[in-house]
Amino acid sequence: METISENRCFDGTQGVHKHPSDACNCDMTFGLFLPQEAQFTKVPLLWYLSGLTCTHENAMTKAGAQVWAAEQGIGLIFPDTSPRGEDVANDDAYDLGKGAGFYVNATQDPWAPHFQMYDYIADELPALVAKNFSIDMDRQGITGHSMGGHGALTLAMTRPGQFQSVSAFAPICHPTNSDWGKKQLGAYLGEDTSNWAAHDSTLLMKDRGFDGPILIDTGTDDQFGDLLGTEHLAAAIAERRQNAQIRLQPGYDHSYFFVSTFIEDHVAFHAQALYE
Ligand SMILES: N[C@@H](CCC(=O)N[C@@H](CS)C(=O)NCC(=O)O)C(=O)O
Repeated sequence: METISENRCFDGTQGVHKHPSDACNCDMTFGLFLPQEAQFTKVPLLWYLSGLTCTHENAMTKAGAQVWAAEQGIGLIFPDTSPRGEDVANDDAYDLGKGAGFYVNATQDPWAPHFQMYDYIADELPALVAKNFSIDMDRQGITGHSMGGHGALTLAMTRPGQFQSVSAFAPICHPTNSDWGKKQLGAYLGEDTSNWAAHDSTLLMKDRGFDGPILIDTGTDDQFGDLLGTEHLAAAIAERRQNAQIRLQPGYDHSYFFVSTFIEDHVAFHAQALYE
């Protein structure tokens, strides 16, 4: 692992690190914020999975999460959203290929050799972080934005016990029923839709739910609102009687102005679960 940069930030450290990834078969870059408490004890960790077109950098520089993580004494990790590099397959569209890994393990060509983002986030990066940093891996929460909200919810439900809490900003909630989903799951996983269900939080909610609290914020003026399918996940949550809050925030859109407005609530929500 190579440290690209370290900057002092709210008495902690915002780092950017690069490492060769076995899962993605390329170098991967991630941001890691460690509060000052990490100098003398292991701290809980909140994962932030980003949305379409993002690298590790967007949320790290635009969400404004570090001030609240410092206040709560928790670490923040900002992974990339796809494999990177010259020999990694791509598509001209912004919503497929680089910057659009959808947090799945691709089985189809040309994606399968590198697009193994589920394994990367669920297994490889946690092991790397546990080995190299002062993190308490028994206390992890996960959040994300849009495609990253989809990633956070699906990882939380398919990895019971790994995350104590899950939240999301404007998550893609029902990708098997949306143009933000059908195209990508078809390309990465193939046309057999039975392989898609493990990557759809509405279907996972109906099937198994999450053993912990859920917080979701979505703006009423989200320009991608029809693609998100919030109403499908809300119905599945109500049907299951899942411990969850879905807040429709009046006037907010899909941007980082929306994310940065509610990030304090999300960090506090996870901190409460992680310090229980
Ligand atoms: N068509 C838009 C969609 C991409 C988009 O809105 N991405 C969101 C996540 S779904 C994002 O976080 N963009 C990066 C940013 O705002 O910094 C574009 O290409 O800009």
